[in-house]
Amino acid sequence: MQFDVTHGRILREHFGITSKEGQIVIALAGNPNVGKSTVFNALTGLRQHTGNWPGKTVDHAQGTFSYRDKSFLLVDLPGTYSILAHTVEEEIARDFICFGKPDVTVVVLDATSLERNLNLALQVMEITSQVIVCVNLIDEAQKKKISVDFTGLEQELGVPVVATAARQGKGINDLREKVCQVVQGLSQNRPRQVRYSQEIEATLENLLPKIEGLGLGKFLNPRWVALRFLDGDQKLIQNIARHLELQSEKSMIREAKAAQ
Ligand SMILES: Nc1nc2c(ncn2[C@@H]2O[C@H](COP(=O)(O)OP(=O)(O)OP(=O)(O)O)[C@@H](O)[C@H]2O)c(=O)[nH]1
Ligand SMILES: [Mg+2]
Repeated sequence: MQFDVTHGRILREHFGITSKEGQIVIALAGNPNVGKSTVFNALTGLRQHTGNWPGKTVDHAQGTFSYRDKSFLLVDLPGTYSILAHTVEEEIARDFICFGKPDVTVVVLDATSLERNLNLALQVMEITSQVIVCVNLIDEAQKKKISVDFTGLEQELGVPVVATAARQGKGINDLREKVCQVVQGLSQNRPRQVRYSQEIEATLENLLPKIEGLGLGKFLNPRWVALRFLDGDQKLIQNIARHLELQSEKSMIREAKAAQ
């Protein structure tokens, strides 16, 4: 993402995150206890800052690292089983992925309970295509004689999959490489989209042109917004309105600059 005043402002005012010009923003999502903070520490070392999300009593950590002459800002999201915003943690994680506009979202999964963990990955993949799946705890899986078909998983999901044992630092460099590939557009991400019942899909088909007409598609996936409208997700509708205001302010800044 290109750094601009408004993006920096959204990160700072809405998420308490201070970014520098040119920094690539990575969000780390995952179920509780899958090793997100361990992956975070392995990537950033001690270059991190902790606190709370603005106005919330939920832990917040941001850290930086450099790789291949690029500067990265890593944001550790709260551990959640879903991002349907039923809890404050889920709302924080979802809003950051939607409105904080990270360049990449890394979803950390527990290799010993992939099926349950994949639910969150599929939800994130409905919002953005800029996703990397990090299958962590592969050492634990090996101990339990669980083998994971990483190539098959990558093909099925349509996004890069990296195997890590973060506590031992295994696979962390591979993760850095994949992040670089995704931000440089070198990865052909085609995230698999969940198909719902015929009834829901038919309603979505009717709703989609209306949502596309709102012009939200520029910064949110219309299919995902349509699904949330079907859920009657009032909070998201409020948040979209709030962020749309900032977006229109952003185009005003652009127009003012162009007129100079
Ligand atoms: N064996 C093994 N243990 C790991 C690995 N990664 C993390 N752990 C351990 O798993 C536990 C949980 O790790 P955290 O990094 O705190 O997990 P988290 O996802 O940040 O947890 P929450 O923030 O509470 O959701 C810790 O005891 C870690 O040392 C790994 O790859 N292998
Ligand atoms: Mg953690």
